[in-house]
Amino acid sequence: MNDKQRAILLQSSSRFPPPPGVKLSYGTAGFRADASVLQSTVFRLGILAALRSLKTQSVIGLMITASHNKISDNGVKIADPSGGMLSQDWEPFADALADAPDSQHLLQLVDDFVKKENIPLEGVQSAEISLGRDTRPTGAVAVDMGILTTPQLHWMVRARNKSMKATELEYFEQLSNSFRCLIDLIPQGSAVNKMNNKLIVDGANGVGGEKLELLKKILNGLDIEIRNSGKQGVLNEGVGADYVQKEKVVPCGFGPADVGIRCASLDGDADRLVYFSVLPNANNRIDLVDGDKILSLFALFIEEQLNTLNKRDGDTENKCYRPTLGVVQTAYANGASTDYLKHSGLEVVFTKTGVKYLHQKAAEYDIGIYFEANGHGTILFSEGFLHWLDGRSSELALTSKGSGQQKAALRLLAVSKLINQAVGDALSGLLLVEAILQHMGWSIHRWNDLYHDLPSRQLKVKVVDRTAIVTENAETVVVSPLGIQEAINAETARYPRGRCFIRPSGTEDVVRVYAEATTEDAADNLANAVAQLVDQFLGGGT
Ligand SMILES: CC(=O)N[C@H]1[C@@H](OP(=O)(O)O)O[C@H](CO)[C@@H](O)[C@@H]1O
Ligand SMILES: [Mg+2]
Repeated sequence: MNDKQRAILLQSSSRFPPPPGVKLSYGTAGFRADASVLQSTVFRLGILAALRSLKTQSVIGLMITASHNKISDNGVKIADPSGGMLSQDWEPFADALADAPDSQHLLQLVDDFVKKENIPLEGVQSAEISLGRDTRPTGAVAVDMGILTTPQLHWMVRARNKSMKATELEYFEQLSNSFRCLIDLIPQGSAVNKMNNKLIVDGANGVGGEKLELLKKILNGLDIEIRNSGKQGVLNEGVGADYVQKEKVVPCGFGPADVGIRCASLDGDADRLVYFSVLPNANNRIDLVDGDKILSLFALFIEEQLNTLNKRDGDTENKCYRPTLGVVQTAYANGASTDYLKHSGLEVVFTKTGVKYLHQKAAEYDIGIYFEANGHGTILFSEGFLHWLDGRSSELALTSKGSGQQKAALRLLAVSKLINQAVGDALSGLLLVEAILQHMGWSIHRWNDLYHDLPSRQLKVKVVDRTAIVTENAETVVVSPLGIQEAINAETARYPRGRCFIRPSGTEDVVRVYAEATTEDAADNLANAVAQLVDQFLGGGT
């Protein structure tokens, strides 16, 4: 850095001193905390985004959101040139930046890092950052890309770095065109019964409902009613995908009149999606169709298209390309979903919680499908496979236009355009679910019957220091503190099909307990017993 750059950095950073005693970390999905303590963190992440842009000579995204957290929280995360999450090897620098006690330390850190990474500060190319925010009142900034869903920003960053147009209109057009393409390819006679055609969407009083209203205007063939679109009601309060998935009750604005209708719920920044249907006479209880089931539906459809595409029909060997297909889950995936996927012959792998881990793993396959149970996920297609598929599809258009094989190729290409390749996206995921249900001629109930979830319970336990818990094996085994895993095992063994694990949350100051068993009572009892163990071993916090 030259003297002028140093002076600017010192002067500007002194305007945003870090609040004393607050230690933040990049966590599962960026920095998150009460909005009142985040000023210096957001300022400093701006520096990181600029350095990352200079280093990669690409556009970098900065998203201001705290996702499903309560309205008084906010957060900041970075989208890399690929549109994916910030490369994990820069996270330690992000942590160090956020925690630097004063401007001098900050300057030193930046200076050292610029040297270590060889970042060209004097280059011809200046840094370019695309900035997005959700609808939180603390998210306002002067110059930005406007109000966006998190996945829209990731999509735009990816598109920009591929030299494509990257406005919101292009995003909407790509989604609606590929959706239309899938609908036009539906085999005759499988259209969903008109009665079931209506979809009601809970927009979490956030940005997703607003954007879905816009998207709806250019979509034909979908009867969508949007509720909780933010005109009244508070963001994520009694609404949204996180609430619906964790509480398993109807969100505000839904009730007995909606019994049996297909419903979906987005989270506050629209990167999560779950479906549900309201149960009759059940005290607001719902049938939840979670991320695991969305994953299963996608996997089933993709497999079906690959099988059709690879039907031999006298083709020579080299026309049949078997892409590698992998499904990625976390320990929070319902055990019944994993059994179902494995029985369907799919390769299922597990990673730690957090989309950055799932995404990275899914990218190792030609087609990688990942979902967290909470509804965050997408399908990734490798460049190599898409290139082959493009060629194969053109060839089939000449040799066997209108054949099942050609249609399967076109469907896969449409899926690769509809589904957000940068990050999980509730809007694009919703359109893919709708297209597949219409293709199969399935109601939400038929879909939900793919398998039956094992009853599960999640609890949060407040402890003095959650970082005292160290886990291994995709977070299913605790290696520290000693003895607690043995105690959890002993408790779990008391329940048929019992499964239980604990891990420190990366987004909240709690330890999470997850338990699964054959009945709700058993899952509840197991979770409660293990929560007590956590309390015994780690001491209750205040
Ligand atoms: C059990 C659970 O739902 N955990 C969520 C939550 O992470 P925690 O590290 O568990 O707090 O927020 C993450 C970011 O949104 C999401 O990726 C993850 O799945
Ligand atoms: Mg979110």
